[in-house]
Amino acid sequence: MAKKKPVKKTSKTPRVPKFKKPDFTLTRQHKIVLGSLLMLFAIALFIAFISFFFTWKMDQSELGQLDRISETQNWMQKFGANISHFFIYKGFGIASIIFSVLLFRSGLNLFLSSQKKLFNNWFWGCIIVIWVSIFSGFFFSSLPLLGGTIGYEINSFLQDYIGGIGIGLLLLFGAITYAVVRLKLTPENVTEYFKKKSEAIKEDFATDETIPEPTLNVDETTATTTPENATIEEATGKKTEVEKSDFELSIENLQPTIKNHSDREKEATKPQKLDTSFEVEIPPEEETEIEVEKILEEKTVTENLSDKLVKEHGEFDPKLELGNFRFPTIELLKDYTNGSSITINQEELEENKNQIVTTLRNYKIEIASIKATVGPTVTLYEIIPEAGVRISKIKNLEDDIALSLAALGIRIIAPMPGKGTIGIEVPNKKPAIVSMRSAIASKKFQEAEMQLPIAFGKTISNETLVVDLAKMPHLLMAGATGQGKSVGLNCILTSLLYKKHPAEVKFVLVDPKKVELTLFNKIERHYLAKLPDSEEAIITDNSKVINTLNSLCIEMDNRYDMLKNALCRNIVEYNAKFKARKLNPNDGHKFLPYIVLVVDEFADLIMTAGKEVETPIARLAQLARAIGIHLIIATQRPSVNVITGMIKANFPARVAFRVMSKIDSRTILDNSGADQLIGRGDMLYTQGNDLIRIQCAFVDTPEVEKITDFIGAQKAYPDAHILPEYVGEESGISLDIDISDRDKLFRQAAEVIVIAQQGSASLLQRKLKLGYNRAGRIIDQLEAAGIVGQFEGSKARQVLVPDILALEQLLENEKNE
Ligand SMILES: Nc1ncnc2c1ncn2[C@@H]1O[C@H](COP(=O)(O)OP(=O)(O)OP(=O)(O)O)[C@@H](O)[C@H]1O
Repeated sequence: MAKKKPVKKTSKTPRVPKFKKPDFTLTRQHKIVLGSLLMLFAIALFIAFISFFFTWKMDQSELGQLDRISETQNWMQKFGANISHFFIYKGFGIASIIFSVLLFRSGLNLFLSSQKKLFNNWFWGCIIVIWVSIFSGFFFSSLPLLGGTIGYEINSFLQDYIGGIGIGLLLLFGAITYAVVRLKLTPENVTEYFKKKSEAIKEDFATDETIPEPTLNVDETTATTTPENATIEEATGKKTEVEKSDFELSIENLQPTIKNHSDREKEATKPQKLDTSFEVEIPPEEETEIEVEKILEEKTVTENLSDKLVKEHGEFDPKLELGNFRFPTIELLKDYTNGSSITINQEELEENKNQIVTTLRNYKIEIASIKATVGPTVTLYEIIPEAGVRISKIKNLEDDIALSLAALGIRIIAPMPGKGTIGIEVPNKKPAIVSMRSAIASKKFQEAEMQLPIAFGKTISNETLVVDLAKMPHLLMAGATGQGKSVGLNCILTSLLYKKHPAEVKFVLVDPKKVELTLFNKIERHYLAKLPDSEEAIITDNSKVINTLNSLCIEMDNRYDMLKNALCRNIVEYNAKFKARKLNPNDGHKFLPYIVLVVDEFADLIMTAGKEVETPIARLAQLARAIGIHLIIATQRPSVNVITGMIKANFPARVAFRVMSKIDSRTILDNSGADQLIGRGDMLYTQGNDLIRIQCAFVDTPEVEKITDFIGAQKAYPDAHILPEYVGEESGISLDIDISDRDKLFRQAAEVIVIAQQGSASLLQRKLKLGYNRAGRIIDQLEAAGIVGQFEGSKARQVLVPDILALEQLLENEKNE
């Protein structure tokens, strides 16, 4: 019994599939049968189509008649005549043959069980059918059979709407699309292909010459496979064992089917190089396409990433955020000259000349020639004395000439640098105001290719003096009260507002007088920079200046780090690199605006804060030039305890308005002269060498107000430019914070700091998402708890607890105490 059971089972099992639901997946046999059917049907169609072109006229009367009596001439008889009529006559004309090809291809696919998807072939095949049909209908309209009814109809439809030229262009467009999308042809890879071809031919010639007996045995090559040998052979030209990669072998195996026997002889005489030229020529067509694509890909990979980014997105534009920002218009400025700028008073000129000549003659100084240049406030008389007159003699007559001309502010420049004359500056009786409008409108300013151009005013020869603050690189301004300092500062700021976009320059304004610069509050979110926790951008409180200056020092250090990482020497190089997208913002790089620090009443500041201010100012003055921080310091009292040696050494560019004494003039200019100015914007400017007398451009408060209103009304950044945080030293002192007063996040913050081993408020801000003030408070509490060390300027505080375990112990001990 036990033996019989398995026998029964085995006899039953073969039957089970018969009763199960049919399996629709095609077996290999099914595929062969179906594939052959399709191929044969395609051949039948092909034959029918071809014969249709010869027999269609004769068969026309027989169409649709399926009885056996009627006779048809088509090689495929009634079937052929009818189906051809349907496809060719009523359909697409000669293009219908393509259907038979597609059908054959599909059959072959099935027959060979190929995994290839033929959707693309059918899709593009249909497109070609339509294109050929229209093409034939258009160009062979006398042979309607070529285009078929569809070709004819589409053509006549298009003729009505776009005409013959339109159809021609449409067909051309179709052909281009096919070539580009389907055949992946681009002008580049076509030229590449021809280049390759010509190179291969050249190399053939070369190798033909070097190899006397090229005997390449195809059979031998198939035996081994190490690609290196093949390249050695190429390089040396010697005949060695030629070993090839799989890919090359597969190509070679294909050769006989394509080239066949006739080419054998030729083949044998050609060196192995020739095979590579076949890589492009030999089908299958899709493989050729892929190869072309690969070449393109390689190119893009080798391309510089920054170049690619610039190509895709263009250069980085720092102004983009305020892309619609409009610079203030010139109309906002007033024209004080009322049309007539400088009036030359001939009488006055003559009178002054005579006075100078007679005064000098009284001292037995004869003049060979005299020439006058009329400036806005002073006229320059240039004299050439007779030979043998000592220059110092004339220089000593300054007061005498002033007396005889009965005029204030006579200055003698002996000799005039680079001119070979002696200059005597005599104030005009009616000084002309140099309006800011004329300075801004001047060609010199408008076309100035400078980083921070400033139109100061007009020189004695009526030229607008435009200087670059970035080149100065810092400016010291002095002048007694009421002589034009504040106007001078406004003139500088206005110049920058007219030339620089808010993204390019930021001002840090210190105004202890509280009234001079308040107007600039309106442009806080455009142009001003401030400390993170401060309410007002313009600093009026002297104690806050120290924080700001230290913060600028931190900014300076940060910027130097950024420059170092970017391998740049200065801000211009850095920004250019950043714009060219060569610096990654994820590495902390950003576009750096210039920062201009303006301090009005510096003396006041030194009096109240002393060394605390002097040290960061000197540091900034010494180091900040390369990283785009520039200082402008103005003072009423140019005494030596205000303008110390350290400050003077770092401020080569100086402006002196009228001062009260020669000593003051020497303090500010290292030269006398400022005491002889006439005030009201009359100034001397030096950038380390010559003194230039300038009439400062005049810009009145209402004008500044109009400009700031104009800018202030425009879209701004969300906030003023934020400077790095600086926690003053005083915040670290006398910290005896009660444990119960601690922040809720104290413990969490302590853990963050201990894990990171970095005691900085900004770390807490980032990790715990805190505001600046709260993070600063927690840092103070951590210091009081002995977790972090004391404040160390720009550096992060030292963490005094080595790990979490020690922290827990410390906090536990605290509780127990
Ligand atoms: N460039 C100028 N052209 C014509 N007039 C000027 C010029 N600069 C200043 N003034 C005149 O001098 C006056 C005082 O100028 P300003 O307020 O700039 O002096 P200051 O040196 O800043 O004085 P203080 O130090 O007391 O503030 C102005 O109101 C103006 O009338």
